[in-house]
Amino acid sequence: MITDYKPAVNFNHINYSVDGIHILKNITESFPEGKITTLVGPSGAGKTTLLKLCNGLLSPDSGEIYIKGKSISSYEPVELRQLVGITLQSAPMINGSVLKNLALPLELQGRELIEKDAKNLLHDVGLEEEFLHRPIKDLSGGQRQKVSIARTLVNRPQILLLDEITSSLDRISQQEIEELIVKINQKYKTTIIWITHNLQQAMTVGNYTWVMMKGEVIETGTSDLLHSPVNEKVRHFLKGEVK
Ligand SMILES: Nc1ncnc2c1ncn2[C@@H]1O[C@H](COP(=O)(O)OP(=O)(O)OP(=O)(O)O)[C@@H](O)[C@H]1O
Repeated sequence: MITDYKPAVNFNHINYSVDGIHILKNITESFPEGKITTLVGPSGAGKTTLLKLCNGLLSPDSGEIYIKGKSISSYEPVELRQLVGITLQSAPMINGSVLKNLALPLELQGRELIEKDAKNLLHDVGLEEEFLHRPIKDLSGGQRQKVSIARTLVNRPQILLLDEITSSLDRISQQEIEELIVKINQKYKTTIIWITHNLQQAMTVGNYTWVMMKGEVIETGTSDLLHSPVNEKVRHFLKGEVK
């Protein structure tokens, strides 16, 4: 169990099921504040489900989730969405310019994105200001993913959830995204929770890691555990014997 740090997200005996299938089983763990924690594990382990519980997209059947010490159910939906941002592998974009896409989260809240702030967001993700007025359809996969991250940053979330954000990108774009997430974590002290199938990436970018299998958190600790896990099932998984 990770206990050295103040928790940003705390799960207390969380269970979640769909149609009688027990997907998350009695999860009691914390994501440390201001750190990068990666979630690794075989396909179907429950990683995405766990992430969706952190921003209220799903609710547990039983147990309690605390975000920054407060029960998740005590947050207003808008407040929670601002506090906890999520970026997906292929986030949907609307037709039109980068600016139009960046402005979307605020427009949905009846607010406006001023151009100076939009330029700052582009700067945070390593894109030149000139990208602001480019049509989204003309962007490369890596550039599009950077815009998607910038759009999540519009609300300046204190907790950022990332689901497989580099899996469809080439090596260079993948590395750029890794660097920019680490930079965001350091600059804004954002808590990052990052699902990845890339174990090398988990070791490089993460301070901590959770290994999940069949709805359970099997082993947690600093990312070094991926070099020398204690649990035998985790050793099999890391050797590629469990997909
Ligand atoms: N709405 C749903 N209805 C039925 N089954 C679901 C639903 N959502 C998730 N599951 C099942 O729950 C299990 C966990 O899914 P989840 O997507 O959380 O796993 P994951 O670890 O993120 O997998 P992957 O690495 O492949 O994305 C899977 O067996 C999945 O089929």
